[in-house]
Amino acid sequence: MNTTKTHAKPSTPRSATVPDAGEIPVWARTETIRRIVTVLLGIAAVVIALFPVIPNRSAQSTVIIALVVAIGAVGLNIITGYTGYLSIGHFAFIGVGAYFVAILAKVVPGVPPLVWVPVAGLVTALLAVLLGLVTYRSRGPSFVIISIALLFLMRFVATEWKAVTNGTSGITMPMYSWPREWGNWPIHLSLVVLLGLSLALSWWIRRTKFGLGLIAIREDEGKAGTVGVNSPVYKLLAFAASALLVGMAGGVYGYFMGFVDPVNMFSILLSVQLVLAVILGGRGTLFGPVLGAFIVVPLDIFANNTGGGGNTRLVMFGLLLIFLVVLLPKGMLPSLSHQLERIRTRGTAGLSGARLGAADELSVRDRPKAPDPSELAARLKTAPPILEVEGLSKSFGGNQAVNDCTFTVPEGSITGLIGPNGSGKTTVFNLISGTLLPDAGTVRIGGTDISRMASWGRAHRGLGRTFQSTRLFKEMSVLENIAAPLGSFSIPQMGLDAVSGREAERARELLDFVGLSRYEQAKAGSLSYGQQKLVELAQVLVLDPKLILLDEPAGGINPTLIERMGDLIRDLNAQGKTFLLVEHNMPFVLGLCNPVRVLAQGHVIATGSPDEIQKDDAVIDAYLGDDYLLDIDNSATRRIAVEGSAS
Ligand SMILES: Nc1ncnc2c1ncn2[C@@H]1O[C@H](COP(=O)(O)OP(=O)(O)OP(=O)(O)O)[C@@H](O)[C@H]1O
Repeated sequence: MNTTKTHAKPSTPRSATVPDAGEIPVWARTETIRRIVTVLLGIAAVVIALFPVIPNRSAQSTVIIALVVAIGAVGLNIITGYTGYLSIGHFAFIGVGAYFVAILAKVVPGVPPLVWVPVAGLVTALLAVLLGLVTYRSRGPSFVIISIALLFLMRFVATEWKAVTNGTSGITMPMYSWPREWGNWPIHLSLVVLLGLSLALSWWIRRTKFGLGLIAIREDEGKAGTVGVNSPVYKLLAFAASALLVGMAGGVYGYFMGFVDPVNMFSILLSVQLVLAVILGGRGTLFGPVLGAFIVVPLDIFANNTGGGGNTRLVMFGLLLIFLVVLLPKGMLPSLSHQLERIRTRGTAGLSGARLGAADELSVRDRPKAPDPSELAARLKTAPPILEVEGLSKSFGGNQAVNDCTFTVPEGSITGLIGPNGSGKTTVFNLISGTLLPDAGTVRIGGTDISRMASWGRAHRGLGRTFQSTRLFKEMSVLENIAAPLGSFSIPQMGLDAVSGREAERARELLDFVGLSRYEQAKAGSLSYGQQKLVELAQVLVLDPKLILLDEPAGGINPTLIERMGDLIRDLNAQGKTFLLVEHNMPFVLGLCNPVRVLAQGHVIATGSPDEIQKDDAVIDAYLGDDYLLDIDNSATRRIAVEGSAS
């Protein structure tokens, strides 16, 4: 498909002016902030790494526990911040790592316990994969409950499997295997290294296709499937990655504590600290969880030592949670960056005020010549079907939404699917794209039965779709949205850069094609509804699908954009794309589609060219109504009158 340079580059709209660099205070400029952050990070890294030079043992312990919680929070951030699954019982992985090292230290005496730390990480990651398999279908609150259940299950196993864990009496770790004067240095440095590795892993994930897939799952898991993201595998690997270094930190933590027992190693309060650290610092950010950990842990220890112990901690956690929900719902780092953004863009018009461009700017250059209608009709008559829907049925409880629905979409056509509200059009789309599975019937693409295939498998086979209400990944940039779809699945592919090389180039071409190049770095959620519809079209096109399902492409957008959407669809069709289109805007459908299928009560009641459909009694009766005939007659009469007066 050739989408390169088919559009004139739109000029910058008057209202979307970018502020002059001179108007932004020096301290708020991106380069200054970048420098300040680098210096602060450098200082923090040196202070944390060299902290044991301070002889105060209690301060050393606080930093060690903060490091453990920071590693736990960075791990938790992968599954909660990036993937959107809130794992409240994540401290269970610290406990498992600690127990694993303690048991091996007991079984294999003479080997320094820190040697077992990497193995503890691998075992914990394996456990996380098992948890991921168990929770395959759970989302939202049910996943939260399962994650808490894991913590209590682990505590139960540690208590009851006495032969291995010593029950409630716990396991005493051997003494430190290094000279006394080294103090906590080896523990401290091991944790610093593990925190560095955790941050490196988290950074790497965020900049790869793997990370972009996880964010897509967080934003809209159903939609992620339709753009080819194999969410079960992505989630399993995210679980494993989120537990690997946490388990290792647990091994070091257990050795530092000198004693592992079910209550302390599977503590719900410590688990809550991990969650608080992530939320306080900023979900989905790289350094937020570390910042959060270094605030929450000293506060917790302070409350424990100076206040009334457990109760004071509970009150403090409760108050902190309320403070976060009310004042900093996005956490410290995102709120800070939001404030800076406001300062940088003060006095400028937002995207909502930006005009898309005048009609002449939007016109398509070198537009492929539209085929002659009679030639097209003849071609479509002999075209093989790219999509075959046969006997498709789906009910929701007693509501038969789709009932023995059968139709085909000829290759190379723009086929319309119309019908009254609630006639089952969107449900048919969901059944074709795999968002829903049918009760009966088959869906074939290019002759292959895909009725039971997962939605990402269908996307890999060349099926793309848009949604009635746009479903972009709103927290991603526009460019990331277009680069997020995946045309295939492989493990090495997950490690590729999220947006780079040929793919980024192609995403930019498509943005240019829909005329929204200037918004490539804007968050998708900040675009207008109509602009989001165009971005969603570009997102579908990036996989170069054979068949594109468009659900109400003209719904809720202004007349200029409707015209533009029609032009884009015609251009793409002329370049070989096949469309199946649901739409209520009759002039739009009848001017664009041929053939048209009409659905009523989940069943196809008529099929034919736009002319045939408009005259079909069943269609007039079930959908168009007698008023529609009147409208046609009136417009025909008006046309005759106008033509008559002109002649
Ligand atoms: N997830 C669901 N659960 C229960 N009922 C549903 C579900 N999805 C659709 N329905 C029902 O199925 C029927 C068909 O709905 P559908 O959205 O497919 O119709 P439609 O033709 O796309 O309507 P519209 O033109 O208004 O978008 C409706 O009665 C609707 O209430």
